[in-house]
Amino acid sequence: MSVEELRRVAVAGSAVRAAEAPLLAAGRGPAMMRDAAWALAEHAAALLRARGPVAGTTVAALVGPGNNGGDALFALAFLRRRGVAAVAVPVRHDDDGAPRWHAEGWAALRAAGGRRADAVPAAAALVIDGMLGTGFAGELTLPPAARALPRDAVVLACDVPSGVDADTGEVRGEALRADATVTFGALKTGLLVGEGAALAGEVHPVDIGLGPQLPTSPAARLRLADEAAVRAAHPAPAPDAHKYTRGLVAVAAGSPRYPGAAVLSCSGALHAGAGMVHHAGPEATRDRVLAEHPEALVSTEGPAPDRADAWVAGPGLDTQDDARRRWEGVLSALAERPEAALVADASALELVTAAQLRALREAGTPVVLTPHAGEWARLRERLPADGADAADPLAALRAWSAAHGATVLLKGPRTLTVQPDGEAWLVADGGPELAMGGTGDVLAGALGAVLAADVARRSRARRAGQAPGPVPTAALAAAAAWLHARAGAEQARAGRLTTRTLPAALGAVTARLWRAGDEDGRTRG
Ligand SMILES: NC(=O)C1=CN([C@@H]2O[C@H](COP(=O)(O)OP(=O)(O)OC[C@H]3O[C@@H](n4cnc5c(N)ncnc54)[C@H](OP(=O)(O)O)[C@@H]3O)[C@@H](O)[C@H]2O)[C@@H](O)CC1
Ligand SMILES: Nc1ncnc2c1ncn2[C@@H]1O[C@H](COP(=O)(O)OP(=O)(O)O)[C@@H](O)[C@H]1O
Repeated sequence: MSVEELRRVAVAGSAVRAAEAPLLAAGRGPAMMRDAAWALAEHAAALLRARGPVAGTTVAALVGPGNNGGDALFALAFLRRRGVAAVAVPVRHDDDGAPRWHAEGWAALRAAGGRRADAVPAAAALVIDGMLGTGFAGELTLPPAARALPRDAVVLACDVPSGVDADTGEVRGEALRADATVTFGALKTGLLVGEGAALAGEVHPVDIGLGPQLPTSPAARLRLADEAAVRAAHPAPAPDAHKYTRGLVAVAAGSPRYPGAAVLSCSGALHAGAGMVHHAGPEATRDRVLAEHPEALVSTEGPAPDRADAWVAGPGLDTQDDARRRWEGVLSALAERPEAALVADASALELVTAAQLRALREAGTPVVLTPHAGEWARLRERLPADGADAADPLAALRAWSAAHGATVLLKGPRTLTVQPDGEAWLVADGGPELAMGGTGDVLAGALGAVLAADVARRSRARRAGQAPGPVPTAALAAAAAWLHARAGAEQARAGRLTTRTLPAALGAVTARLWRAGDEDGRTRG
């Protein structure tokens, strides 16, 4: 894994331990610990510097019995040499009361002029949590010293906040919340998902030379969406593009009861760059869509079945009324053009059956289901899969996606996308400004646009006798979620807070993505 990848790819804590094993056997352990401790000390110093001079401050570390504590002790020794008063607080003791901790680490700290205490001094400006790292097993009960930290002290976790499972993000028992975490070898999944994500603060990965040893299979990695990845998944239109080569999105959304969903989904698709949008729905919603988007096509059944590159089905359908008929209409259209993609959102998540998903998989139709947490729980109950009830959110998504052959985009403060072969992406750019009714409808439309552009690009390449470069569906879904998340931030910055204005912000973010790509001279789709 390159140093750049280190920032964009996470693996399980257990995978990092496995990667370390051959290096430890080769005697590289002390050198790796020194590198880890040096980086930890540097980050601690940077956090202190942000508040004032480093020399003269007090830094304490809560020190556990393993190598995590060893890292913390060596880091304190480095800080001591920068004029910091360094205090080690052991949290485990032998029967005779002697601290159980890394002997060489303590010797290094003592030699540097550090001291030991039973509690974190009130003067400590920063506390390093070196109690437990990837060796955490069972449950944690926080020791008394971890319960009595100075109110204003910054907490910096060494590798992983103690109590957090570095594989899954699960907290077993208690955990210590960190303001920042310096993590070694690779980003760990448990710092990015589940409770771990909320407890780790800002996460800084540090290279300690494990790159070649880390797993490369997509199913063992979690990729973080960033601008470059999004541009690769959703490139600017080619100079000779026409409306159909940019992708036609058909939208089966909205009903007389929920007409706004049709408008928001169509807006999401248009602002994320669709060449054409065709709204398939009743007159009441058609009129609203046309009022907002005169460029949209409208009809009851949607475009001719061979025209749509992606279908967006579900937002605002009225399950009391004709939702099932419209859903089945979408599936019939897809049966005639199986290479078109399907976004199943909202009501479609309540209607879709295992047999339908199987048929779509056999036909080769890319399918993305877009549940929020509540819909995800219901989906798993209605369409079970072995392993899909795991506490580990990523493992549950992988198990379900593999069993049902569909990509899942799980919405929330952090959005995960997972496809059947286990490839998984995380979008961590969203903020609570998106927690408003209707923002999911905009996302469904945007996802339709990104998938349609990819389908259209691949059809075109095939017609030209070229092999279309495959973009994983999970990467396409993450691209849409990233644009949507950035749009939320953009409009919050602009002081606009309603869902109605979100599509325009999405358009601005998409345009900027493509313009920056042009300036780099790197993109042409
Ligand atoms: N390997 C390397 O070269 C490098 C590793 N690095 C660093 O090492 C860290 C991993 O170190 P590690 O393997 O020593 O495990 P670690 O997390 O310190 O704790 C293990 C000890 O804690 C205890 N314990 C466990 N569960 C507990 C519980 N629930 N409640 C209470 N106690 C519990 C248990 O002790 P026991 O109870 O068995 O006596 C166990 O022995 C890693 O995160 C990184 O920081 C870096 O320096 C880079 C180089
Ligand atoms: N706290 C949050 N931080 C970031 N994004 C959020 C947060 N809460 C919700 N979102 C995002 O807002 C959108 C809400 O979608 P959804 O629940 O389907 O709403 P609706 O059905 O009303 O359209 C999703 O994209 C989700 O990821």
